[in-house]
Amino acid sequence: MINVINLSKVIPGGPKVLNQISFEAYPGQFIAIKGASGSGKSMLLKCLALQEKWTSGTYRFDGVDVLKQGFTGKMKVKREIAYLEEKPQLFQTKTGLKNVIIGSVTQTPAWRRWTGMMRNDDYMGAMDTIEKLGLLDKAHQQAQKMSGGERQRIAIARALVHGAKVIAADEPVAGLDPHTADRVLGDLKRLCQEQGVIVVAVMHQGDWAERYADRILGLNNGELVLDIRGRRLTEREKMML
Ligand SMILES: Nc1ncnc2c1ncn2[C@@H]1O[C@H](COP(=O)(O)OP(=O)(O)OP(=O)(O)O)[C@@H](O)[C@H]1O
Repeated sequence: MINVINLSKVIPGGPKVLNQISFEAYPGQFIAIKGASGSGKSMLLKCLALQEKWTSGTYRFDGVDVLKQGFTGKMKVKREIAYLEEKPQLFQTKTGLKNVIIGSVTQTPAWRRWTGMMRNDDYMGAMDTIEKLGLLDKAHQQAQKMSGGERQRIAIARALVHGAKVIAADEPVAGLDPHTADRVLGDLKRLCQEQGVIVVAVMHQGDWAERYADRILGLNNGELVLDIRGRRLTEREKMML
């Protein structure tokens, strides 16, 4: 479970971009974050994934007081909360399988990234996850030859194989055609339902949030102004974002 209490973020020498944000998230929830450009959506995700420092607030993850942890404790949390960028950073010349096994910069020690060494159980675990995401035919294809949707799903597989319990995804379907976007969001939804993963995704465009999320958090000017569960946004609520 995630518990965010009074998260504020001030850019040093700059503006306050998040102001006293509080919410909790339970295993299996798919949470969408909506808000106008500049409202703080990406910053909120980065703070959740410890990619940005919190200025103030309390962050509990499975009962652990995250901000009070030392370097090793924070690295453990970083492995469990995977941050997915809009355009996932993959090793272009490596295959889907190698990308999944090697992991991302925050999830894997540097020597494993550079040597690309695989153990047999790494291989089996990675192939299982790749199969679950319907990507078996891409396992041996170089990342640079994959479509945007395939790259997103390889990044999701990579996060899961490295122990992610939370996926913080920044506009995971931006730039994808509707069919591919459905595939990516359908995969994320299934991970919530079947494996109890928490997904927190910025989904500003279109009605994706309403179709896939159990809950919509609305940001306006760095403040949490909406927390809607199990229904669509009203026209008035849409106007607030
Ligand atoms: N490093 C930084 N230095 C100064 N201001 C920043 C920095 N990072 C973010 N901001 C500001 O913080 C605010 C929130 O940025 P953020 O990227 O979270 O917005 P967003 O809601 O994700 O926007 P968009 O939908 O356009 O991606 C913006 O006003 C942005 O200019």
